[in-house]
Amino acid sequence: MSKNKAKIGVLLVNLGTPDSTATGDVRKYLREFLMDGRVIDFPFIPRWMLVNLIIAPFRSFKSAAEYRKVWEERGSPLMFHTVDLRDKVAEKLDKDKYVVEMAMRYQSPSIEEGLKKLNKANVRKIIVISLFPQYASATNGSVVDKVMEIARTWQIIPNISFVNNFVDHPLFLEAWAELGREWMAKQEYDKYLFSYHGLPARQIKKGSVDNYCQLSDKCCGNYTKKNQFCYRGQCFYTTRLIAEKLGIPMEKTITCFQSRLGKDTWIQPYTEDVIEELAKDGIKKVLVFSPAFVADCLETTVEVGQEYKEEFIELGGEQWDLVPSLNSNDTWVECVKELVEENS
Ligand SMILES: C=CC1=C(C)c2cc3[nH]c(cc4nc(cc5[nH]c(cc1n2)c(C)c5CCC(=O)O)C(CCC(=O)O)=C4C)c(C)c3C=C
Ligand SMILES: [Fe+2]
Ligand SMILES: [Fe+2]
Repeated sequence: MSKNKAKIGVLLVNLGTPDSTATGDVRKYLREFLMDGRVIDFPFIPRWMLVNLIIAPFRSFKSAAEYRKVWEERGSPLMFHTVDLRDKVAEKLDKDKYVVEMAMRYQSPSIEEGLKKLNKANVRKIIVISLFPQYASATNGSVVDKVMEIARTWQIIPNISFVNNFVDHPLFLEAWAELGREWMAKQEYDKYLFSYHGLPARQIKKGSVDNYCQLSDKCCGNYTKKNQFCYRGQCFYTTRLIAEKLGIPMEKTITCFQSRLGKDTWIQPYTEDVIEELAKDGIKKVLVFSPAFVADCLETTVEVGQEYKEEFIELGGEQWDLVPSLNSNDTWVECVKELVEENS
């Protein structure tokens, strides 16, 4: 590689988190996040009313209290794990060839700041990796949208490439399998639950080519070229691939969806309902994976690791173990390095 050739810029983008656990900061974060038309996909006026008159004013107190439960000395786990990931990936890549930055889709550091840094480094190409393994319009789609909104104001737009999803990247799967094996070496579980972030069902239907997706096991249960971008299909596929790596029979796995917001129908089965059914069926020991997230955050640590656990134990379950997220696990770092090199 010639040292005279301009470098390639890499932008790792995660969701975003409040600047602090103060209610005002949480409200500001929720407003920016939920006013994104790809997250709450309503027309502007009803979305503005829902977010600014209902969700942000009321939810910010509850959310701030939840954020206090995960906040550490280094701040929000989602933030510091993403910083650690960026540092480790930068360390692994050839420094003469790459410059690596991280950004958050909402709040800070913003995508605009990240892109500015890459521009200042005079990069010849930008590779954007949204740190969401399964494609959703609300996440990966929104990152593409934001990057293009900024880039279209530039005089010179370098080559920009986006990683759409990485559900079947062998190192992504291996990283989860490594973490799962640590728990499975200690004991046997009755069931293996894969709990993914939920989405309003209509968002899946909107993205379905020729109305293929009926949100049934028949379509989402088979990942084919017809539903290649179906979030629900990609989640079932992720479960299958991780289970295969770990030698878990499919009948011992359950794929479900958490974090429903509001009264609309979201993709199912809902994790809360599955927990009730497991308890009713006398299931005692459950190992839980949350592979829609690559860093521990509110959704994994509090929602799955604490709230769902309490619910399961209250209903008669005995053990509910949450596999920690990929964070800055070495195999995951290697996966991101490969994603960069494959797209260079
Ligand atoms: C309509 C609302 C929401 C959609 C759609 C949605 C999709 C979605 N989100 C993630 C990843 C994360 N979400 C996180 C927090 C979070 N998500 C929503 C709402 C929607 N998400 C809210 C209101 C919140 C804030 C917390 C709360 O008040 O409950 C996080 C955690 C951030 C952190 O700082 O810890 C992540 C990560 C995905 C992958 C996704 C679609 C597939
Ligand atoms: Fe979310
Ligand atoms: Fe489907």
